[in-house]
Amino acid sequence: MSRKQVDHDYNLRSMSNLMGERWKKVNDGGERSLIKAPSSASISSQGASAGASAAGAPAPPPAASSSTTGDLERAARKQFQQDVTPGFVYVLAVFSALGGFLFGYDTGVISGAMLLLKKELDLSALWQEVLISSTVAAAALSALLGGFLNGLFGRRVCILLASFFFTVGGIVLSTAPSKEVLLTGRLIVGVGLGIASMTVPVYIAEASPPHLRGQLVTINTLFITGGQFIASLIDGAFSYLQRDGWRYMLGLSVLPAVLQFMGFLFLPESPRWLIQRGLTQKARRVLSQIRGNQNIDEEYDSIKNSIEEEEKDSGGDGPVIWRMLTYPPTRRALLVGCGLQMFQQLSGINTVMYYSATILQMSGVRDDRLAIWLAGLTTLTNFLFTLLGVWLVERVGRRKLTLSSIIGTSLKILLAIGFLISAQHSPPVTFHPLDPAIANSTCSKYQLCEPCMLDPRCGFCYRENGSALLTSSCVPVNKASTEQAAWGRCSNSSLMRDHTYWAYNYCPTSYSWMVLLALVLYLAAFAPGMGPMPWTINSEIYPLWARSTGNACAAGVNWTFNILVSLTFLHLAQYFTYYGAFFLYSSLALLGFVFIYGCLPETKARRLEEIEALFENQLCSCGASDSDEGRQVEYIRVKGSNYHLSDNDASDVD
Ligand SMILES: O[C@H]1[C@H](O)[C@@H](O)[C@H](O)[C@@H](O)[C@H]1O
Repeated sequence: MSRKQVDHDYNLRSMSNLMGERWKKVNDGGERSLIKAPSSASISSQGASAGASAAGAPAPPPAASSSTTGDLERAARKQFQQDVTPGFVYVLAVFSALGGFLFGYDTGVISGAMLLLKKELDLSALWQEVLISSTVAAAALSALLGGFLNGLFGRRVCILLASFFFTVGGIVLSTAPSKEVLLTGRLIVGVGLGIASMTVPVYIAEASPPHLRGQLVTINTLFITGGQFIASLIDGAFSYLQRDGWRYMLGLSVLPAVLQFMGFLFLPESPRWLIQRGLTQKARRVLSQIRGNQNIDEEYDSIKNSIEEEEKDSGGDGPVIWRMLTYPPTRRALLVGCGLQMFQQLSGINTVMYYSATILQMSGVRDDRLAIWLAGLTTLTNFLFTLLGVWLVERVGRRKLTLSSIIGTSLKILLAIGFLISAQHSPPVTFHPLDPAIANSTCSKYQLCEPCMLDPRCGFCYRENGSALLTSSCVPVNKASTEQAAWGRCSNSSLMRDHTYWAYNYCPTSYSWMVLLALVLYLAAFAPGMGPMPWTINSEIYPLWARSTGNACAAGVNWTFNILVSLTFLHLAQYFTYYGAFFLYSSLALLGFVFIYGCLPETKARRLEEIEALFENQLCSCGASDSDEGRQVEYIRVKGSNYHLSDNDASDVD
C-alpha cells in the first residue's frame, strides 16, 4: 500500500473517529454526517440555500442534480459546523487571549513610557536598557519554568497565575516611587508574560475543534498585536501628560489582567490535561461543556486512546526534555518549533515594534510626537494584517501562509535601501567650530552627517532655511541628556531658535517616506504568517506528554532571540550602519525560508493526536508532503458506512 494510501486511510479512520456518530437529519430522512476543512470556495458559497436549510426550510429532493446535492451538502456542512462549534469555545479563546493582549501591551507600552520616565526619574541609558530588557529576560526564564508548571498544575492554574503576576506587576509599576521598584514591577510582569506566552496557545489548541484550531490559536496573536496597537495609542495620548503620564501607561494593564483572572475562576481546565492526569470524569464533563453537550464519547475515547498510545511510544522514563530529544518525532518537532520561533525573531520584528519611533526619527522625522503617532501606524498595520492571518490560516493552511510571509519579510530590504539612499545623500558638515576643546574631539573629524550620527558620542547641529541646510556641524552630545549638544548653538533649547535643530541618532533627509512605506510593507508581509504561525504551529506539533515542555522551549527561544535582536539592533546599526543591519535581517529571512520549506509539514485540520505522525520521517523531508496540503477529506455517512466523496460521483449520495 503506498504511503499516500496509508495516509488517506489513516485520515479516514481518524476523522471518522473524531466525528463519531454525529448524525444530522437533512432532507426527508436521509442521514448524513459531513466533515471537511472548509475551502474558500465552499465557505463563500454557503449562501442562502444553506441558511434556509439550516433554518428548517424544506430542502429539494435528493439526487435530483449534482447542484442540488451540492446545496444539500453545503447546508449540512454549515449546520454541522454550527453544531460542532458552540459559542463557549469562543468565550474560552477570547478570555485566554487576554494573556496575548497583555503580552502585546506590556512589551509595547514601555517605549512611550520610557520617554517620560527618563526625564522624571533621571534615568541613565543603562537603566533604560535594564528596564526594557529585564521584562523580556524574565519572560524567557519563566516560559521555561512554565513548561514544568503546566505539566504539574494544568493550563488553567498557569493562566490564573500569569494574570495574577500581570495584576501585581501593573500595580507595582503604577505606584513605583523609585527606579528599583520599577525594575521589580517589570520583572514581575515578565514572569507573567513568559507563563502566558507558552500556556495560552496550548490551552486554546487543546480546547478547540480541529477545523477551528488554527483560527482560534491565531486569535491569541491577534490580541498580542492588538495589545501593541492599544499600547501605542495610550503612549501617544499620555505623552501629553508630562508628570506621571507613565504611571497611567504602565498601570492600565491591570484592567485586562483582572478581567482575565476573574474569567478563569469560572473557565474549565483543558480536557486533554485532565485525561492525562487520570481525572476522567471531570474531563468528560468539561469536554461536553466545551462541545455544547453534544455526544463526546468518540472524541473522548480517541483522545484517551491516543494518550495511552503516546505514552507507550514516548521513550520510557526520564525528564520529558530528555525523552523528547531521544524520540525522533518529538526531537524533529522541537527543532521545527524552536526554529520557527528563532526565525520569527531574526526577521527583526521587534526592531520595528520596539524602535519604530526611533527608526522613524532616524529616517528624519524630527518631531517626537509625530514619530510616536507614526509608530502607532506601524502597530496598527501589524494588527490589521494579523487579522488577515486569522482569516487565511484555515483556508490556505499554515505552511503556505508561513512560507509566503517569510519571503515577504525580506521586504525589509526596502528599509535597507531607504536608509542606504539617505546615507548616500547624507548632508555634509559645513561648519567646523574653532573652540579647541571641540576641535580635538572625534566628532569634529567627520565630514558628513552619516558617520557623525552613527557615533553615539556625537550629534548633528544644523540650521534650516527652506529645504537648504546651513552651517551644519558635528559636535559632542551632552552626556547628561542626548537631547542637547555639549556645546554651542544646540546646547540649550533657548539657543535653538531661528530654525536651528539638533539631530541625535538621525540625519535630516527627504527620504523618510520611503522608510515609512517599507515599514508598512514589511509588517503587511510579516503579520499574517510569521507573526502568528510560530505560536499556532507550536501549540499543535507535540504529542500531549511533550506539549508543555515543547511549547516552553519554543517560547523560551522566542524570548531569548527577542532580547538578542532588540539589544543588539542599535549596536549592529552602529557597526554595520542601518542599511547594513536591515540587509542582514533580510538575508536571515531567506535562510528561514529554506528551513521552513524543507522542514515544516502542514498541520491544518488534523487532530492533535495525529500530528505526531507527520514527524516520523527524516527532518527536512516534510516539504515533500506538500501534496497533502491540498487534500480535503469529506466524509458522508451514507446509510451506515463512511463514504469518501471525491472517490465517487456526488449523485450517488444517499
Ligand atoms: O508573534 C508576536 C507578534 O508578532 C508581535 O508583534 C511581536 O512583538 C512578538 O515578538 C511576536 O512573538
